[in-house]
This record gives sequence, structure tokens and C-alpha cells, in this order.
Amino acid sequence: MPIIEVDGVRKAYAGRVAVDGVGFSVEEGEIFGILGPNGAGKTTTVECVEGLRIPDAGTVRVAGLDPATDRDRVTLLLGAQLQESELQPKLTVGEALRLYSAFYPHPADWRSLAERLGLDSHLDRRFAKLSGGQKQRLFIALALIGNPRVVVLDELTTGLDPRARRDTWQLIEEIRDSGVTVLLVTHFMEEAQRLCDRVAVIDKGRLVALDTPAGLIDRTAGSTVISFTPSEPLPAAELAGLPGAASVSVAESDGRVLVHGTDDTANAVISLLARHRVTARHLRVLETSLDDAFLDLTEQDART
Ligand SMILES: Nc1ncnc2c1ncn2[C@@H]1O[C@H](COP(=O)(O)OP(=O)(O)OP(=O)(O)O)[C@@H](O)[C@H]1O
Repeated sequence: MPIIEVDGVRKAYAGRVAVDGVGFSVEEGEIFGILGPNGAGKTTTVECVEGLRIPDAGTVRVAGLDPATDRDRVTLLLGAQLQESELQPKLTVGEALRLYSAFYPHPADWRSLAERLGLDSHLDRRFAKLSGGQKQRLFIALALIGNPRVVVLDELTTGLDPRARRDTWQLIEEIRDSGVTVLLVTHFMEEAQRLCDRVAVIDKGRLVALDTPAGLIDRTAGSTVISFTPSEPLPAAELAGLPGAASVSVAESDGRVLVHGTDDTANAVISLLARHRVTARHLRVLETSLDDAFLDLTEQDART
């Protein structure tokens, strides 16, 4: 049974629709991503899951419970990352961990949690003096302190430098490996591609796609890009007829060929070059990224 079920959720603020019939389910033990541009409705959706907002229509269930009416029980099994402003600047790391563990009947051992998250040497440091990465690790620790089955992380790595972001990714994987389901809201395609088992793409309050990162990429037209500069021009008709080719262009300036296609197209390019005894300089075969898939999906939505 899925641990989170969202069905036909709709939420408007002062008559302006922010979430419009969104539905998805999250299996226990997965990292499930919610991806979308600014203002798409991602936070509103997860706030409905957390019980912080009550949907105008539709249903939400967390382990079979309705977060709107069973808020106390849902709070015990769902850990949410705090926003920065919710912690007192003078509170130390150790005080915050002790304080928050007192809220739960069966808290995790805060000392070992601090050790696991690399906070054990900062227990006496005040919140205001922590680096961005240390704050994020503290937020993760506080989200995990009640031993939740699900943790919701909303734009956790925004504002972190690449090193701290990568460290946080590793932590998120470790959380999943410890059996906790992760609901991850992110703007970063690379983050979703690296971490998420499945991704819901939300645009203008609507679900526009729900798939694995690889599945989303495969849907993008011409998901493999082949580029090269041939030593001799190749017959245009043969280039255009390459199997699976979605588009072919040849630069007038230097004859560089750019082909959008599939894996089969890449193999056919190699055969074509061999058949004509033409060598290729700067041969590159690139896979489309989730970035491209995302733009494709949200552009498609804009056209409809
Ligand atoms: N409390 C609120 N009152 C009025 N409008 C709101 C409120 N919260 C969000 N909105 C609006 O609802 C829409 C969806 O916002 P939401 O924060 O859910 O999107 P988001 O995808 O999380 O955006 P971002 O990535 O920028 O955080 C936006 O147009 C936003 O301005």
C-alpha cells in the first residue's frame, strides 16, 4: 500500500487556484520528487500532505490517515523540515535537538543523530553562527528526530554551495537507505535526476508528468544528441534518413553536423561514417538531461 496518497487535490488562495486536481501516490521506501517552476504549487501540495493546509477538494492520506483530521497522529509519522525562521538564532544545536526530541513519545537518540549528520562537534554552536550547510543538516536532524516513516524536504539545498549540496544528497540517500520514505520538493533537475526514484512534475497547479527520471527523459523528442564535424560532407539525404532522427542540421560555417535522435541514430551515424570512409572530428554523443525533459514538458503544457 502506498504510504502517501494524494487524489484530485485542489487549493485556491482568495479565489486564485494554486493547486488544481493534483494526484499521485508515493510507495514506502522511495525518494519521490516534486519538481516544477516557481509558483507551480509544489509547496502548497506538500503542505496539504503535512496537514498544514486543508485542500478545498480531493483527498490526502498518509499511512491511511487524513492529515487534516488526524494531524496529531500524522505528525508522529511524518517529519517535516523546518524553515529557517522557525529557530531562535541563540538556540544551540544541542538545545534544539534536545528540545525537539521532547516533543515525541519515541524520539531517535539525538546524540547519535547528531553524529550521523556531522553535527556532534557543533553542539554548543548557536543556530545563527552555523553555515548554510550546517543549518540544513540541523533541519534534517530535526525532521528525523521523531523517528518518522516519511520525511518531507522542501527546497533543502537551495542556497548551498555545490560541495554542501552533494553532501546533503548523500545524507538524503542514507535516510532512504535507513527505510524512511522521502518526499523531496526541488527546483534542481540534477538533484531530481540523481536522487529521485520517481518524479511528479507540477506546472501551474497541475500534474504534467509522473515518471522515473529516465522515463521523463525518454519522452523527450530526440533524447540522444550526436554532433561531429565530418572530414568530407556527407550526403544530405542519408543524414536526413538516419533511423530515429528527429532533426538534422549542418552548420554552414564549419560543416558541423547536429543530429537529435535515439541510441539507434547514434549507431547509424557511426555506420554512415564508416560506409563513406569519412572520419569525424569532435564526435560527441550526449543524452538529454532532465532539464531538457522538464522544459519540454512545461512548454508543452504552456501550448495547451
Ligand atoms: N499563503 C498564500 N496566500 C496567497 N497565495 C499564495 C499563498 N501561498 C502560495 N500562494 C500562491 O500560490 C501559488 C503556488 O505557490 P506555491 O508556494 O505552492 O508554489 P511553489 O511551486 O512551491 O513555488 P516556489 O518554487 O516558488 O516555492 C503561487 O502563485 C503563490 O503565489
